[in-house]
Amino acid sequence: MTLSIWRYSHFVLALVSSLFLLVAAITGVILAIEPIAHQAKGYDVRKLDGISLGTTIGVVKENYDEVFALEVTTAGFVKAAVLTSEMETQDVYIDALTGETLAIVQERPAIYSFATNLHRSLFLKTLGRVFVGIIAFLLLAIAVTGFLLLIQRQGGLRKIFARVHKDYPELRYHVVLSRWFIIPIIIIAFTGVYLSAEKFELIPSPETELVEYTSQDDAVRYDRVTEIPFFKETMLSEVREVAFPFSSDPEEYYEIALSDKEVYVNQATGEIVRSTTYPFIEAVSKISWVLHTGEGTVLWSIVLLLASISILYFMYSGCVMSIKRLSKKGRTLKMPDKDDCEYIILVGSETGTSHSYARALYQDLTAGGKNVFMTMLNTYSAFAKAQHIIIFTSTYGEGEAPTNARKFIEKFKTISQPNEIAYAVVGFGSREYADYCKFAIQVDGLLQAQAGFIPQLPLHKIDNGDVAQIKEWGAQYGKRIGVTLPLDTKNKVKKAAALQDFKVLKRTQLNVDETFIITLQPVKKTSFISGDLLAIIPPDTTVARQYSIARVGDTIVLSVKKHSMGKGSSYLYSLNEGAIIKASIDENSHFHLPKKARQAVMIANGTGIAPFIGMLDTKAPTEFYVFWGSRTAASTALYDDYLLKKYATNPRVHFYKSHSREGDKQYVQDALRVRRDILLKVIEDKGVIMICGSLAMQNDVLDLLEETLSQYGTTDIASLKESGQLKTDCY
Ligand SMILES: Cc1cc2nc3c(=O)[nH]c(=O)nc-3n(C[C@H](O)[C@H](O)[C@H](O)COP(=O)(O)O)c2cc1C
Repeated sequence: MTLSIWRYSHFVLALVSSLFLLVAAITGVILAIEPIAHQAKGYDVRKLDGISLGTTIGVVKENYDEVFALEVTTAGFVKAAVLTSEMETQDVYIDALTGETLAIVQERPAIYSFATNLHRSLFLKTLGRVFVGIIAFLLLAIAVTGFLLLIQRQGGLRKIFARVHKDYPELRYHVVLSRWFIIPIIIIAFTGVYLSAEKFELIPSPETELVEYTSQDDAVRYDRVTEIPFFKETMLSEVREVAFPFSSDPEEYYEIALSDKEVYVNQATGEIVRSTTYPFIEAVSKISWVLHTGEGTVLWSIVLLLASISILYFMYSGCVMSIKRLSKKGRTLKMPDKDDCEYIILVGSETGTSHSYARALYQDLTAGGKNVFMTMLNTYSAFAKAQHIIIFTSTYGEGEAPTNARKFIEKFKTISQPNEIAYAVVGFGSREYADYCKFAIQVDGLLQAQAGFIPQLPLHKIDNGDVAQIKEWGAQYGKRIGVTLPLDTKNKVKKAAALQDFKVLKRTQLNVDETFIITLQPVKKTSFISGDLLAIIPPDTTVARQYSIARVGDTIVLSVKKHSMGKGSSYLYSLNEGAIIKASIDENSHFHLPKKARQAVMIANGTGIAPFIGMLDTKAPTEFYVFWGSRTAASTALYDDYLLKKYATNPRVHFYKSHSREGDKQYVQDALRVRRDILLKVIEDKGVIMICGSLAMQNDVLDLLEETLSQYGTTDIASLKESGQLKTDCY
């Protein structure tokens, strides 16, 4: 909430002030160049703290018939207003030690005068100055809110210079540049506000302190200014301006502006006759001026120049970011607060079927005027106003919960709802599995047994995402609550894949773990990729068994564990080279290696390595980190030709093997625990994490991932799943 307030303010402020800010930033860039170009002239030939005012006055008087004034500029140049031999008044830069003329002071280039006027007042005089003051204030507000957003994004003030998460370039460089220039921009804006306030006399200026001194009659009179102690002791570095006396009349004084005061000095005795100390506010004004203009300090001028350029970049990148954010907003659900909703939809989905129907339900209920909140089963909590809970969940593995629902049962037992709840559970599953909709059945049972939970409809099961079945439920439930629920989704109805012939090219013997590798080739040309499933119906059975495919060249490589009672594995093991079998390829797009992934962590145990054998066989420059757990070293020897030997010299493929029954007795999650840095790096670099193997292993790995992300990460499992950075295919 706080984050969105800051982001919203940052955006609105930037939008309102954008045009003026653009003018101020461009002119700021030009004006920042001026002190750099000026300093580059190099008339600061002497160190001013080693030359006395007396010396300079002496030499300049020797060189010119008449001198009216001296000025020590912020650039360290000494400027004199003199009368030349042609009786012309002229401003010249001089060598403070010799009085020699270094150059005639040129008129300020027109571009800088133009830029100054535009920068200060937009050529609108007082009104323009007011505008500019307001813009400076807005810039200050933008910079401060931006700073807060930066701290939030980087995870705290101390982590401001920590690694920036990879994102699209505009966002990434918005963050990178703001780390360097946010403070200079705050300084520019603050001093801009200050200078404007000062211009409009909004800053109280205290009276200056004037002290008059009476001169001593017996004071020593000197012939030469160089001999007068005051002039001998005052170094040029303390001097800002000197106005020379018009004549030798003792009533005519040197009027000298020093860094902290103004003094009138008797030209013959060196006595100070009058002194005016500047108030503190004067020093603040001076510092503000230097900080805002960079006058006299090349280094700061360069910082100001870069900061002004960065403001232009922030305006561009901020525009791109806002457009992206707004277009994304249109695509995502804008949900009310969970505690304001009467209807709660809880989802458990592995491959998105239940989720897409849940979204349709959300939209239908919302269109029917209900206040609805939708979340994952894992994020179950107490809902202040909830009266209806609808659960859409699939079943995975062997009758188990999908990843985003695996914590539900545990949480449900500890959380109580404030109101009585009317509930309905819809189970998504497949009759092909022995444990048809088992998880939904378990959830329904749990709710039934819970006091305060009243079933609104009995458990409804959906076989293979059947549209007619879900619509039927929609009609029944809609009737109960008086809302039409068409539950239309854009889900394509999956056609049952056609059976085709596959030839057995090779089948190995069983290894120590009773697993074998079988290589098949489609008889007719067919398209498939690693991660898809090969479905076979063993003789004398009606239910298909699916095996994860590794595509190696044009062949299908399956890694199978032979179960003594397993009809599918026994059938495959009975096949000899040359045999032809009927099977179909089921596309399993949720477990494909993303084409764009430049880094992938592949986590497997046992035969779960199968799809990865094929995914590694790519020409793409992906960096692979393969964590593979097996019981013993001997368990993996069977795969050496496909893995260790094949990629032995490939620097892109890194293997981390763990054995649970020998050596260190490590499980795959133990090996991952010590290489958490790899997980974090791959997530940060927008790579993918893929898990294939037993559900028990998957759960342990997800626990580790969750723990790792909560300690060091900037995201969570749900977001990784949503963005496709975490893919699981376990059984
Ligand atoms: C590896 C795997 C295991 C599955 N296990 C079961 C199961 O035990 N029981 C079941 O009814 N359905 C099982 N299914 C089928 C899914 O539950 C079904 O396809 C469901 O529509 C998926 O919904 P989702 O995309 O929302 O996760 C399994 C599917 C796969 C790919």
